[in-house]
Amino acid sequence: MSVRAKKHLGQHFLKDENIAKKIADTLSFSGYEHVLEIGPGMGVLTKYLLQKDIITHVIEIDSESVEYLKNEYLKLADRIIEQDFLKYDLKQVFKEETFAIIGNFPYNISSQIVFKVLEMRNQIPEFSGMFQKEVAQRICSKEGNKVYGILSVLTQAFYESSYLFTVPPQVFNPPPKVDSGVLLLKRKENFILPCDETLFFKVVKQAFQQRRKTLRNSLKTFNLSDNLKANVIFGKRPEQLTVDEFIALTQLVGVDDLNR
Ligand SMILES: C[S@@+](CC[C@H](N)C(=O)[O-])C[C@H]1O[C@@H](n2cnc3c(N)ncnc32)[C@H](O)[C@@H]1O
Repeated sequence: MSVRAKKHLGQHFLKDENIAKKIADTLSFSGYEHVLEIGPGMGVLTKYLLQKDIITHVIEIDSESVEYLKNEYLKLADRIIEQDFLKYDLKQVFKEETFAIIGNFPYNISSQIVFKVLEMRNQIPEFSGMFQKEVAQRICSKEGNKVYGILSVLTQAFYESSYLFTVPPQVFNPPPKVDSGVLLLKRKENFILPCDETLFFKVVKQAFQQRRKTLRNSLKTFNLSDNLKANVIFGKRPEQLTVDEFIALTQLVGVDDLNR
């Protein structure tokens, strides 16, 4: 018995056991007791997680995959969450506990997965897995790079991000049209930003909405400080700013007009 791949769920099953093991080995499995795998499918990665000294949970939207997993991995049966990762409140399972996240992620929702991890960063010290190569590169890219954007800045503000390796299409069934890339995010020791964090998210998102414009133009709706340091930063375009400069920028803007 095997699961029929469904395109709308981004199902591309990994056939290569060595790569599955290599992905499972990217996490340190230390400093937390639980790991959550998103989208286990037929469990190619799950079986290596089950060999680790960690409590493995999986969340899978596809009932056919869930049936398969229940039959194949009896040890896992109580920790299969049949839900949409994006909609499910993970506090129901983890409460205030910390946990790592891993997966060969469905590409159609990969950015949303990262945003949800960022929202729950207090509980997620490590995150690793496979994305479409370009998305993995974007998350890890630095200022000045043409793919540097919202995902890069927000992720790197809280996590050390490393692009680990590239995976070619032919190791999947069915093969996707593009290469894949595996990355690792390790939460920074001090991940509390020295600025208003809600405002930081807003500033970064608004700055990149018009990436060709200077920040003075794209952040017009905010109450901008007027001093030398501010004027230097406001004269730049968002893709030129380091993560630390975005934090400094957030310290220099007031509440936006919409919130006054
Ligand atoms: C790229 S496949 C990977 C499957 C398996 N881990 C592997 O490596 O062969 C992505 C998996 O994510 C599941 N999935 C898609 N959308 C999901 C969602 N919103 N929540 C949870 N799982 C989802 C799919 O059903 C599929 O099993």
